[in-house]
Amino acid sequence: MTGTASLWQRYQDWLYYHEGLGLYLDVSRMRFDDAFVAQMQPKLAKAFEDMTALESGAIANPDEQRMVGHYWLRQPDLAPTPELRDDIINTLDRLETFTAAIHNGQLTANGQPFTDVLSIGIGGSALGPQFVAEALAPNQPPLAIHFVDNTDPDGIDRILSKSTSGSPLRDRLATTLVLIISKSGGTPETRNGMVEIQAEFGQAGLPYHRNFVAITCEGSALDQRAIAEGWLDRFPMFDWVGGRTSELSAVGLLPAALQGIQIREMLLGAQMMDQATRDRSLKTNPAALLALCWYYVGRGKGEKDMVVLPYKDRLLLFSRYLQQLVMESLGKERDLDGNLVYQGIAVYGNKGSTDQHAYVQQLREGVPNFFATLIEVLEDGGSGVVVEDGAIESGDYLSGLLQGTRQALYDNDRESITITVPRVSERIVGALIALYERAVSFYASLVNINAYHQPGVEAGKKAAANILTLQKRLVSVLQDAGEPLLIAELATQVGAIEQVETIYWILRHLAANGRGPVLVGNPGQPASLKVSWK
Ligand SMILES: O=P(O)(O)OC[C@H]1O[C@](O)(CO)[C@@H](O)[C@@H]1O
Repeated sequence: MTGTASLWQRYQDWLYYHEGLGLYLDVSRMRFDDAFVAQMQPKLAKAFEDMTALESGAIANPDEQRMVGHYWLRQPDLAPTPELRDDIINTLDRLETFTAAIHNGQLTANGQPFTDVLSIGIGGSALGPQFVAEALAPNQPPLAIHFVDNTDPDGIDRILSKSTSGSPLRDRLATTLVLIISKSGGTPETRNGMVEIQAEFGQAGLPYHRNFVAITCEGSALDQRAIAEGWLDRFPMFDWVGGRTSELSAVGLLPAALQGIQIREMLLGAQMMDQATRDRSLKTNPAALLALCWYYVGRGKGEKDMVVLPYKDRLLLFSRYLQQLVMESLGKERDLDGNLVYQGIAVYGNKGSTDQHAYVQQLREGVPNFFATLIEVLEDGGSGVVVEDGAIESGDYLSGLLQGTRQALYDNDRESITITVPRVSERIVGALIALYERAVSFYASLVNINAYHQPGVEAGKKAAANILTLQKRLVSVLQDAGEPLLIAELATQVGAIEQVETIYWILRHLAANGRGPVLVGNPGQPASLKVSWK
């Protein structure tokens, strides 16, 4: 067979097609061979076993002694107890009733219909809702959505000040429904966003309680606050759903429903994909195929980065969403037996063909440290304008550029996976989320790690908390100092000379914002600077 003929054959031999979803997965441009597939059989068999145990309620997150139940969200009858099943069903019903009451004007903001949603959350409490809004929000949604996903005061101010719907959001606060989303209910960035927005309501002379809704674990600090202050409503985040797999819980479904997105269709798409990815045969299980490809290409050690390139603007945020799902799940220092393994797969990408004019040059010719995942959407949308030669449309270019990149990469020994979907619909988005959730679960099993905890994130959080405690202490010492001090002298007085550099960074930041400290001297030689209180 010629090279072309054998590739065409390989394409067909390995092509996965999901009939109900119209979704194709092509792994033919990954160069694994039959020997590799045979060698992986025991690991794959274990991954299938692990998945069955996980779905039936085993403690799949041993560190936190938690069940991992995001698969039950779209098929509640699989939940291990009737109580959990009822929690899922009741939450979904309540969420739909709440949304309908907002949409039909039964629930109003002081007599006026709600116009906007402001969603405050970070990480898994933001990335899914943002991805889904970008992919699926109708052009004229019943409520327009905005996101605060950081503790950046300038960022928050821009969201409030930018003109949307003819006026800044700040002028529509009275009719803005504010969702505070935090599984733990204690994430500082989210708390700060909430306090900033409460302050905005205060400045506008508006009570906020009847505009605020909490989505959090029952009993969290946020939940208690919502109860004590009589917020408009509260929806539960379940202990057994991780932040990065929470898009199909109230975290993602409430914001989506408020925008008029068909959430039952998203759930159905996920359920259909879950069903397909329970199949125990590699060739007919798209998540197992993905996980196997990731293992093959990175030699089970994440040696190659995953570049995600959807050729469709609506899917722009998919790679960002996957970044957390994959990297927070798989980026682990130790395996389940305690061995040092430094696992992970780096994920990046935006969209094609746009990225072809940015970094595809390096992909094609530079360091071969990646594999690409191309996503093709068959239906073009738009209005079918002919742009060239009486027959070529913009969508033909998009398709041609995807194929061209796939081919050019392969010709230069760069591997790729291609997912093809008919359109970007609720069902397909649900299915894509479920596909990657399961692929991550399988891969974690193949490399023997806990995909459901994130111990590494805690170190940065603790260090930040220490810095803010130090800031409070040093401000009080500086206020009482009475004379300009060298930074080292101030650090000594605070009793933290070993943290002199941290103290300098805090002072520089406070000085830049006119918050009290004044630094005099040569900024290029920090040790010579004298600091006083203004
Ligand atoms: O929903 P929460 O508890 O505010 O957490 C937000 C995010 O923070 C993390 O815990 C990481 O710090 C993520 O896993 C999570 O999605």
